[in-house]
Amino acid sequence: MISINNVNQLYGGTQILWDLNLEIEAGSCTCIMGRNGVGKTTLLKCLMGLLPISNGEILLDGEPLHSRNAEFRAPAGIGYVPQGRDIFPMLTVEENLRIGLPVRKSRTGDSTGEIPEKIFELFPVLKEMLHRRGGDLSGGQQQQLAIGRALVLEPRVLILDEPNEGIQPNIVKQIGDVILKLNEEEGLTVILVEQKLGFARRVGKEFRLMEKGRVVASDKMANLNDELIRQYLAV
Ligand SMILES: Nc1ncnc2c1ncn2[C@@H]1O[C@H](COP(=O)(O)OP(=O)(O)OP(=O)(O)O)[C@@H](O)[C@H]1O
Repeated sequence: MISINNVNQLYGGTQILWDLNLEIEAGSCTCIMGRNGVGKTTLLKCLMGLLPISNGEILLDGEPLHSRNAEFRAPAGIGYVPQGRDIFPMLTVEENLRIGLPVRKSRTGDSTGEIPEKIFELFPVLKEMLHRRGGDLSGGQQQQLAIGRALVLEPRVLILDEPNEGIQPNIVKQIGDVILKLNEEEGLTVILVEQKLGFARRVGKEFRLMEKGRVVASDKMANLNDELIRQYLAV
Protein backbone atom coordinates (compact mmCIF):
# COMPACT_ATOMS: atom_id res chain seq x y z
CA MET A 1 0.00 0.00 0.00
CA ILE A 2 2.82 2.41 0.90
CA SER A 3 6.17 1.94 -0.80
CA ILE A 4 9.17 4.04 0.09
CA ASN A 5 11.93 3.50 -2.42
CA ASN A 6 15.53 4.70 -2.12
CA VAL A 7 14.64 7.84 -0.21
CA ASN A 8 17.36 10.27 0.81
CA GLN A 9 16.76 13.30 3.00
CA LEU A 10 19.05 16.07 4.21
CA TYR A 11 18.72 18.81 6.81
CA GLY A 12 20.93 21.43 5.20
CA GLY A 13 24.18 19.59 4.62
CA THR A 14 23.46 16.74 7.04
CA GLN A 15 22.07 13.59 5.51
CA ILE A 16 19.58 11.80 7.78
CA LEU A 17 17.86 9.22 5.54
CA TRP A 18 20.09 7.09 3.32
CA ASP A 19 18.59 5.12 0.42
CA LEU A 20 15.75 4.12 2.71
CA ASN A 21 13.38 1.37 1.56
CA LEU A 22 10.17 0.41 3.33
CA GLU A 23 7.00 -1.44 2.38
CA ILE A 24 3.77 -1.15 4.35
CA GLU A 25 1.02 -3.61 3.52
CA ALA A 26 -2.65 -2.69 3.63
CA GLY A 27 -4.28 -3.81 6.87
CA SER A 28 -0.98 -4.24 8.73
CA CYS A 29 0.08 -2.63 11.98
CA THR A 30 3.74 -1.83 11.54
CA CYS A 31 6.04 -0.53 14.28
CA ILE A 32 9.01 1.52 13.18
CA MET A 33 11.63 1.17 15.86
CA GLY A 34 15.20 2.18 16.53
CA ARG A 35 17.35 4.15 18.93
CA ASN A 36 17.05 7.91 19.40
CA GLY A 37 18.10 9.95 16.40
CA VAL A 38 18.07 7.20 13.76
CA GLY A 39 15.53 9.14 11.67
CA LYS A 40 12.12 7.70 12.57
CA THR A 41 10.35 11.05 12.95
CA THR A 42 12.14 12.40 9.89
CA LEU A 43 10.85 9.43 7.88
CA LEU A 44 7.25 10.07 9.00
CA LYS A 45 7.58 13.77 8.18
CA CYS A 46 8.80 12.88 4.68
CA LEU A 47 5.86 10.53 4.29
CA MET A 48 3.52 13.33 5.37
CA GLY A 49 5.09 15.83 2.97
CA LEU A 50 6.29 18.01 5.85
CA LEU A 51 9.92 17.60 4.80
CA PRO A 52 11.18 17.41 1.23
CA ILE A 53 13.14 14.37 0.07
CA SER A 54 16.16 14.88 -2.12
CA ASN A 55 15.51 11.81 -4.22
CA GLY A 56 13.68 8.51 -4.25
CA GLU A 57 9.94 7.98 -4.24
CA ILE A 58 7.04 7.53 -1.84
CA LEU A 59 4.01 5.76 -3.33
CA LEU A 60 0.48 5.24 -2.02
CA ASP A 61 -1.16 2.39 -3.91
CA GLY A 62 1.33 2.98 -6.72
CA GLU A 63 0.61 6.74 -6.99
CA PRO A 64 3.39 9.18 -6.15
CA LEU A 65 2.92 11.01 -2.87
CA HIS A 66 6.33 12.68 -2.76
CA SER A 67 5.45 15.10 -5.54
CA ARG A 68 2.25 16.26 -3.81
CA ASN A 69 2.19 18.85 -1.05
CA ALA A 70 1.31 18.05 2.57
CA GLU A 71 -2.33 19.15 2.14
CA PHE A 72 -2.90 16.17 -0.16
CA ARG A 73 -2.37 13.61 2.63
CA ALA A 74 -5.65 14.07 4.52
CA PRO A 75 -7.92 13.86 1.44
CA ALA A 76 -5.88 10.82 0.35
CA GLY A 77 -6.91 9.16 3.62
CA ILE A 78 -3.75 9.47 5.69
CA GLY A 79 -4.35 10.46 9.30
CA TYR A 80 -1.34 11.70 11.26
CA VAL A 81 -0.75 12.03 14.98
CA PRO A 82 2.58 13.85 15.28
CA GLN A 83 5.08 13.54 18.07
CA GLY A 84 4.08 16.03 20.76
CA ARG A 85 0.47 15.82 19.58
CA ASP A 86 0.14 19.34 18.13
CA ILE A 87 -3.44 19.90 19.11
CA PHE A 88 -4.66 23.51 19.05
CA PRO A 89 -4.42 24.58 22.70
CA MET A 90 -6.69 27.63 22.45
CA LEU A 91 -9.47 25.77 20.64
CA THR A 92 -11.96 23.59 22.48
CA VAL A 93 -11.97 19.83 22.12
CA GLU A 94 -14.99 20.17 19.86
CA GLU A 95 -13.29 22.78 17.68
CA ASN A 96 -10.16 20.62 17.42
CA LEU A 97 -12.29 17.68 16.26
CA ARG A 98 -14.34 19.76 13.84
CA ILE A 99 -11.24 20.72 11.88
CA GLY A 100 -11.33 17.38 10.05
CA LEU A 101 -15.03 17.55 9.10
CA PRO A 102 -14.68 19.18 5.64
CA VAL A 103 -12.16 16.51 4.62
CA ARG A 104 -14.41 13.83 6.10
CA LYS A 105 -17.28 15.13 3.98
CA SER A 106 -15.19 15.02 0.81
CA ARG A 107 -13.91 11.52 1.63
CA THR A 108 -17.08 9.83 2.83
CA GLY A 109 -19.94 11.99 1.59
CA ASP A 110 -21.04 12.43 5.22
CA SER A 111 -22.66 15.87 5.11
CA THR A 112 -24.21 15.83 8.60
CA GLY A 113 -21.51 18.23 9.80
CA GLU A 114 -21.37 16.28 13.06
CA ILE A 115 -18.37 14.75 14.77
CA PRO A 116 -18.86 10.99 14.32
CA GLU A 117 -20.18 9.32 17.47
CA LYS A 118 -17.57 6.61 17.03
CA ILE A 119 -14.85 9.04 18.18
CA PHE A 120 -16.63 9.43 21.52
CA GLU A 121 -17.19 5.69 21.80
CA LEU A 122 -13.43 5.16 21.39
CA PHE A 123 -12.51 8.05 23.68
CA PRO A 124 -15.41 8.84 26.04
CA VAL A 125 -13.32 11.47 27.83
CA LEU A 126 -13.52 13.67 24.72
CA LYS A 127 -17.28 13.92 25.09
CA GLU A 128 -16.96 14.83 28.76
CA MET A 129 -14.41 17.52 27.91
CA LEU A 130 -16.04 18.75 24.70
CA HIS A 131 -16.08 22.41 25.70
CA ARG A 132 -12.71 22.52 27.45
CA ARG A 133 -9.76 24.11 25.75
CA GLY A 134 -7.31 21.60 24.31
CA GLY A 135 -4.47 23.22 26.23
CA ASP A 136 -6.26 22.56 29.53
CA LEU A 137 -6.38 18.77 29.01
CA SER A 138 -3.83 16.40 30.53
CA GLY A 139 -1.12 14.98 28.27
CA GLY A 140 -2.98 11.69 27.94
CA GLN A 141 -6.25 13.42 27.12
CA GLN A 142 -4.48 15.58 24.53
CA GLN A 143 -3.10 12.42 22.94
CA GLN A 144 -6.59 10.94 22.76
CA LEU A 145 -7.78 14.19 21.19
CA ALA A 146 -4.97 14.07 18.61
CA ILE A 147 -5.89 10.49 17.68
CA GLY A 148 -9.60 11.35 17.63
CA ARG A 149 -8.91 14.32 15.37
CA ALA A 150 -7.02 12.10 12.92
CA LEU A 151 -9.87 9.56 12.96
CA VAL A 152 -12.48 12.18 12.01
CA LEU A 153 -11.15 11.90 8.45
CA GLU A 154 -12.11 8.23 8.35
CA PRO A 155 -8.53 7.49 7.28
CA ARG A 156 -7.26 4.43 5.44
CA VAL A 157 -3.89 4.76 7.13
CA LEU A 158 -3.22 6.05 10.63
CA ILE A 159 0.31 7.21 11.39
CA LEU A 160 1.31 7.76 15.00
CA ASP A 161 4.64 9.12 16.21
CA GLU A 162 5.37 7.89 19.75
CA PRO A 163 1.80 8.21 21.02
CA ASN A 164 2.77 7.02 24.50
CA GLU A 165 5.59 9.42 25.23
CA GLY A 166 5.09 10.82 28.74
CA ILE A 167 1.66 9.26 29.21
CA GLN A 168 0.40 7.41 32.26
CA PRO A 169 -0.03 3.62 32.03
CA ASN A 170 -3.84 3.44 32.10
CA ILE A 171 -4.10 5.77 29.09
CA VAL A 172 -1.30 3.89 27.29
CA LYS A 173 -3.43 0.76 27.76
CA GLN A 174 -6.51 2.56 26.38
CA ILE A 175 -4.61 3.85 23.36
CA GLY A 176 -3.32 0.31 22.73
CA ASP A 177 -6.87 -1.06 22.92
CA VAL A 178 -8.06 1.53 20.38
CA ILE A 179 -5.22 0.77 17.96
CA LEU A 180 -5.91 -2.97 18.23
CA LYS A 181 -9.63 -2.46 17.66
CA LEU A 182 -9.12 -0.22 14.63
CA ASN A 183 -6.52 -2.51 13.09
CA GLU A 184 -7.95 -5.94 13.88
CA GLU A 185 -11.67 -5.26 13.72
CA GLU A 186 -11.83 -2.53 11.11
CA GLY A 187 -8.77 -3.32 9.01
CA LEU A 188 -7.23 0.14 9.39
CA THR A 189 -3.58 0.22 8.32
CA VAL A 190 -1.45 1.55 11.18
CA ILE A 191 2.12 2.84 11.13
CA LEU A 192 3.52 3.47 14.55
CA VAL A 193 6.84 4.86 15.70
CA GLU A 194 7.29 3.26 19.08
CA GLN A 195 10.13 3.06 21.57
CA LYS A 196 8.36 0.95 24.17
CA LEU A 197 9.01 -2.69 23.39
CA GLY A 198 6.07 -4.02 25.41
CA PHE A 199 3.61 -1.76 23.62
CA ALA A 200 5.10 -2.52 20.20
CA ARG A 201 4.79 -6.24 20.86
CA ARG A 202 1.22 -5.87 22.09
CA VAL A 203 -0.18 -3.93 19.13
CA GLY A 204 2.31 -4.44 16.28
CA LYS A 205 2.04 -7.21 13.71
CA GLU A 206 5.21 -6.20 11.85
CA PHE A 207 8.39 -4.39 12.79
CA ARG A 208 10.89 -2.32 10.86
CA LEU A 209 14.15 -1.55 12.62
CA MET A 210 16.06 1.57 11.67
CA GLU A 211 19.70 2.47 12.14
CA LYS A 212 21.55 5.50 10.77
CA GLY A 213 18.75 6.52 8.43
CA ARG A 214 18.15 3.09 6.92
CA VAL A 215 15.76 0.21 7.51
CA VAL A 216 18.05 -2.62 8.60
CA ALA A 217 15.57 -5.36 9.57
CA SER A 218 11.93 -6.11 8.66
CA ASP A 219 9.83 -9.01 9.85
CA LYS A 220 6.74 -10.16 11.71
CA MET A 221 6.62 -8.88 15.29
CA ALA A 222 6.77 -12.47 16.59
CA ASN A 223 10.28 -12.67 15.12
CA LEU A 224 11.69 -9.66 16.98
CA ASN A 225 14.26 -11.63 18.91
CA ASP A 226 16.80 -10.79 21.62
CA GLU A 227 19.66 -10.53 19.15
CA LEU A 228 17.87 -7.86 17.09
CA ILE A 229 16.89 -6.04 20.27
CA ARG A 230 20.49 -6.07 21.51
CA GLN A 231 21.85 -4.95 18.16
CA TYR A 232 19.38 -2.19 17.27
CA LEU A 233 17.33 -1.20 20.31
CA ALA A 234 19.28 -1.67 23.53
CA VAL A 235 20.95 1.46 24.90
N1 LIG B 1 15.09 20.41 11.99
C1 LIG B 1 16.24 19.73 12.04
N2 LIG B 1 17.40 20.26 11.58
C2 LIG B 1 18.55 19.57 11.62
N3 LIG B 1 18.67 18.31 12.08
C3 LIG B 1 17.56 17.73 12.55
C4 LIG B 1 16.29 18.40 12.56
N4 LIG B 1 15.38 17.55 13.08
C5 LIG B 1 16.04 16.40 13.40
N5 LIG B 1 17.34 16.51 13.07
C6 LIG B 1 18.37 15.47 13.25
O1 LIG B 1 18.00 14.36 12.46
C7 LIG B 1 18.35 13.15 13.12
C8 LIG B 1 17.15 12.24 13.15
O2 LIG B 1 16.15 12.82 13.97
P1 LIG B 1 14.73 12.16 14.16
O3 LIG B 1 13.94 13.04 15.07
O4 LIG B 1 14.15 11.83 12.85
O5 LIG B 1 15.11 10.80 14.91
P2 LIG B 1 14.22 9.79 15.71
O6 LIG B 1 14.68 8.43 15.33
O7 LIG B 1 12.77 10.10 15.51
O8 LIG B 1 14.64 10.09 17.20
P3 LIG B 1 13.79 10.09 18.57
O9 LIG B 1 13.52 8.66 18.88
O10 LIG B 1 14.74 10.72 19.54
O11 LIG B 1 12.54 10.90 18.36
C9 LIG B 1 18.89 13.54 14.49
O12 LIG B 1 20.29 13.51 14.44
C10 LIG B 1 18.38 14.94 14.67
O13 LIG B 1 19.27 15.68 15.48
